[in-house]
Amino acid sequence: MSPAELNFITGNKNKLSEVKAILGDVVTLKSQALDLIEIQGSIEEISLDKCRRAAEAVKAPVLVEDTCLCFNALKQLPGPYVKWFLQALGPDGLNNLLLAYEDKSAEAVCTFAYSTGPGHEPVIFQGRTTGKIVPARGPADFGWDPIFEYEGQTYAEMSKVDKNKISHRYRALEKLKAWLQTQP
Ligand SMILES: O=c1nc[nH]c2c1ncn2[C@H]1C[C@H](O)[C@@H](COP(=O)(O)OP(=O)(O)OP(=O)(O)O)O1
Ligand SMILES: [Mg+2]
Repeated sequence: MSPAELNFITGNKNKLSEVKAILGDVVTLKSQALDLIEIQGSIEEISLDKCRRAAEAVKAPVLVEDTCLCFNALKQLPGPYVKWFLQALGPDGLNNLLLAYEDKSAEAVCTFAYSTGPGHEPVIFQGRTTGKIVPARGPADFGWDPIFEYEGQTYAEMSKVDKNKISHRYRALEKLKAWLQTQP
């Protein structure tokens, strides 16, 4: 039987509402907002470390997630550091980073990590969606949604329902759901 309840540790309300919408009735999602230290490293290392820290802090099973936005022309930067780039430059500034390059292709990468508690090595589930970086279109409700275009529409122009059918987060949660079903 899969855990009936997951405790998703995040400080991001938009992530939380997408995860709730995508998981639906499959699991009961609890959440706690903790400001966890995020190390530098590979995408996987960052999520694993974040999960270990969350499990230590909460002393119980935890789910965490780290999101990256990777520009191919910039050798996958800003990647895990997109939060700081976005805070400093805004979506328009992020788009401007690619002005000097012809290649506007990008990948949104979502990496969940789940641990059954302190001292238990986390498992990771990753989803990727390929798109391109464009001048902002659509409501600026969530992060870099207005500049990430997938099949002709930016994430911000899509309804939440449509974004949640193709997003990096949806693809990662499909893997998490499949794994939960295999758990005793
Ligand atoms: O689907 C998305 N569409 C647009 N923007 C997004 C999305 N998902 C994350 N984002 C933004 C939030 C943050 O600026 C950065 C990721 O940083 P990241 O550390 O994973 O998120 P966070 O610090 O806000 O929340 P948390 O407490 O879970 O670490 O990209
Ligand atoms: Mg964070």
